Amino acid sequence: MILLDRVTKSYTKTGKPAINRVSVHVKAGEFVILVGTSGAGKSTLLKLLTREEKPSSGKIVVGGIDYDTLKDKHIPLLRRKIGVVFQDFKLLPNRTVFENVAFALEIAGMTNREIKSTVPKVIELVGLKGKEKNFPHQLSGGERQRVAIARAVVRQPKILIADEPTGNLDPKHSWDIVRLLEKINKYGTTVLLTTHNVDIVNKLKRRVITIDHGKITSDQARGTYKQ
Ligand SMILES: Nc1ncnc2c1ncn2[C@@H]1O[C@H](COP(=O)(O)OP(=O)(O)OP(=O)(O)O)[C@@H](O)[C@H]1O
Repeated sequence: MILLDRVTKSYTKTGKPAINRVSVHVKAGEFVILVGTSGAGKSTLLKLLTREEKPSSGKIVVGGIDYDTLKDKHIPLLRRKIGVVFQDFKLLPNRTVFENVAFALEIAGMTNREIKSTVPKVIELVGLKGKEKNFPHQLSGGERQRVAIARAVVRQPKILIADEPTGNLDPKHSWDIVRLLEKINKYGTTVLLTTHNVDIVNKLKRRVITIDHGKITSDQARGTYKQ
């Protein structure tokens, strides 16, 4: 599903690369946690996958798409395969829960009819039934992150990237979000999670990839994390 072969990303010509000859393979349906100290290169790695950044060298293939031959006009097609959620939710403040989720479908050119049948199902999946008409400021942090997740998965991506999704949440809401990611993974979506939360990493017992100074320093099935 995700293949990186000796990928290097340097933001500057002289400085150390943010990602340095990283090779990794993630199979379809895996749940992978990326850990590493601040500045280790996790976000850069994720940005290479979403094509926000281009590698300086090396090969990237995601869902059968080889980035070497990927034309700019096909990037929307790639982004359809990858849903993304962030620490700060990035919701539209003047739109309701329903509208925030629907927006992802509107820009994809779906009809109103399709939107009306699809959005409620996803809102139910993330546990927000009854909150459709709330605006983001009328929700808790955990609920806002659920909206962001609903929006990320409404087009049924093959991969869900969650970049520090619990960074702004208390432990209870953090675990609710992690359980929701596990549920989405169970339905078949490959999940890539970055987190600094030791408790979450150590209790989940999933594959853990550690990045340090742009390199993978460990890759363990049922891994653990010490900060
Ligand atoms: N747009 C950019 N231009 C120049 N340097 C950058 C840019 N983005 C990141 N870097 C540098 O690349 C390195 C890796 O940063 P990155 O954001 O990938 O780390 P991270 O592991 O995600 O950190 P955090 O846990 O704090 O989010 C850092 O040294 C950072 O300063």
